[in-house]
This record gives sequence, C-alpha cells and structure tokens, in this order.
Amino acid sequence: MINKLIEKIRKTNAPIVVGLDPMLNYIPKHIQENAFAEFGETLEGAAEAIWQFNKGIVDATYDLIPAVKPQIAMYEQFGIPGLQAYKKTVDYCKSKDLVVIGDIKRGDIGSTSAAYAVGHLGHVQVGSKKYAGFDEDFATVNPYLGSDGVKPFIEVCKEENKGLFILVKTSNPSSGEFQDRIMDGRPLYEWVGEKVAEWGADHMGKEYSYIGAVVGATYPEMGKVLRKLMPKTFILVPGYGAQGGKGSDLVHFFNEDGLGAIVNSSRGIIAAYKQEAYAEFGELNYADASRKAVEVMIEDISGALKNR
Ligand SMILES: O=C(O)c1cc(=O)[nH]c(=O)n1[C@@H]1O[C@H](COP(=O)(O)O)[C@@H](O)[C@H]1O
Repeated sequence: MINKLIEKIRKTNAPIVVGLDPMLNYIPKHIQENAFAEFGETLEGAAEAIWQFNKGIVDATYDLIPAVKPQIAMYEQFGIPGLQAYKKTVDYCKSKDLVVIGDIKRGDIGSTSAAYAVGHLGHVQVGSKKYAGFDEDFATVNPYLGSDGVKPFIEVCKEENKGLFILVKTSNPSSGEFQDRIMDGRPLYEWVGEKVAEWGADHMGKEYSYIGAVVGATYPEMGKVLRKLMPKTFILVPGYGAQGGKGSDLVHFFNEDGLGAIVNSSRGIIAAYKQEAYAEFGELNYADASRKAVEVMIEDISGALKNR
C-alpha cells in the first residue's frame, strides 16, 4: 500500500491528505436540513449529514489528491450510526481509488492490539469464513505500550499489504510534556523515531517502509532531526492550516527525492467555505471552496519545495 500511496503522490504531484473530520457545526444548513427531514434530529440524521457532507468533498477533490484521513472520533461521537457513516466514507473513498488512512490511534496490550489490527486492517475469522471489518489502507497507532502493542499491527500489515503511521512527535501544544523528556541524553520522541525506523527496516516497500511515522507540522526543527533519523520512513505530517503549519515550515520533512512526507489538513480544507478567503463560494458551494483550498495547499507546499 505504501507503493500505491507513493505512486499516487507522484501522479497527482500533491503530497497531501484531506482529513475528513466532520463536525456538525461545519456542515452547511441545507445538508443538515435534508438529513433531518429524512431521519429527524437523531443520531441517524447527524450520521446522514456527515456522510453527505463527506461525499460532496470527496467528489470535488478526489482527482487532485492521493489520500484521505477520516478521524474516527468525529464519527464515534454519533454512536453506531456515526460508525456506519465512517465505514461508508472509507468504502466510498476506496471506490474513488483514494488511499484511506484510518486515524484510529490505537495501541494496547498485544492481544488487544491484535484485535484492533484485525478489525481495521485485516480479516476476522468467523467459523469457516473470513470478513474484513473497517478495511482502511493505513491506520495510525499509538506506540506508548511498547513493541508488543505495535507488533500485532505490523503482522497484519504484512499479511494484508497495508501500512501504519506511528505517533512519534505529535502536533499539539502539550506534546512536549512527555514526548520531549530527555532520557539517556535524548528526547523520548527520538527514541520512538529510532524504534519506528527499526520496525520499518524489516518491512520495506519499493522505496519506503510501510511502517510510517507521525510528526506534527508545528515542530519543524524536530521534523528535520527525525527526517534524518528515519530516512526510509514515510512521515504523516498533521498540523498544517488550522493548527498553524505552513508550506515553508515543512520542507525538511521531505527527503531530497521530494518524497517521504504527506501533509494532512482537515478543518483547513473541509471547512474552507467558513474562511474569509473562500467566502465567495458560500455555504451551498462548500465543496468547491474545499477544492480551491486543496489547490492552494498543493501550490503552497510544492512552491516551498521548489524554493528550498
Ligand atoms: O495522527 C494524526 O493524524 C494527528 C497527529 C497529531 O500529532 N496531530 C493531529 O492533529 N493529528 C490529527 O490530524 C487532524 C488535524 O486536524 P486539523 O487541525 O483540523 O487539520 C486531526 O484529525 C488530528 O486528530
């Protein structure tokens, strides 16, 4: 799957991911009203609204981008109907040939991680039959429980030709509270980065490993160090746009081959129509505003990479 992701990045010339993180307050009124007219002001109504909203964005952007990253919490808040909207979104994006990164941030003791891995990336055995669960292409993993919490995910990726992005240095303001703590002379995130590179070395695609890392756009200096520490690791870089990351901050997340990173923006794309810069589109044309925001993001990142 890492090979497909790289191939699609080359084809689109866009090392970006659109984060499908729908909140009801970003969803245009006409979509909410239609969904509520059919299903009432219920969890089913909310789930229908987020699905219709996502479909509009995917239809307007799929030809420009290699991948999407639905964040499962945004769906889980609407209970079972929300999870059904998550699955519908995953399947629809796959039908549009997009690579789907399930942002599930799981990680537990080995046996529980194995169940998470099967449910999201693998197939579960039911009697003589096997079934896929959510069936994303990649999943995000929290490595805090150590190797035995991560390895079951790696095993399933190997069997199923899937991939991971493992949290190394997160984009949020307090990520340093634990991740930057110095242990044996180096920050914890470097130890984690080194471990991710080690896990990845045994699980290579053609050019990069299918065991990737997550490093926030909001910490460009740390990104530079981690890029060098994990040369064959693909880095998912969230924190662009709504959290303040810009193209010029991101050049060192990429290798000399122009590859090695993929930058996520969620609110900056899906709620673009709410920004002054895209106000001309209006609420009805929210998806066109998202398309424009994708074009601007691609230009910002590729411009920065050209000028480095
Ligand atoms: O794993 C992630 O994707 C992630 C890691 C991280 O360090 N920071 C981070 O923001 N994310 C996710 O990336 C998305 C960022 O959303 P926006 O700030 O709206 O672009 C959310 O889905 C977050 O859960």
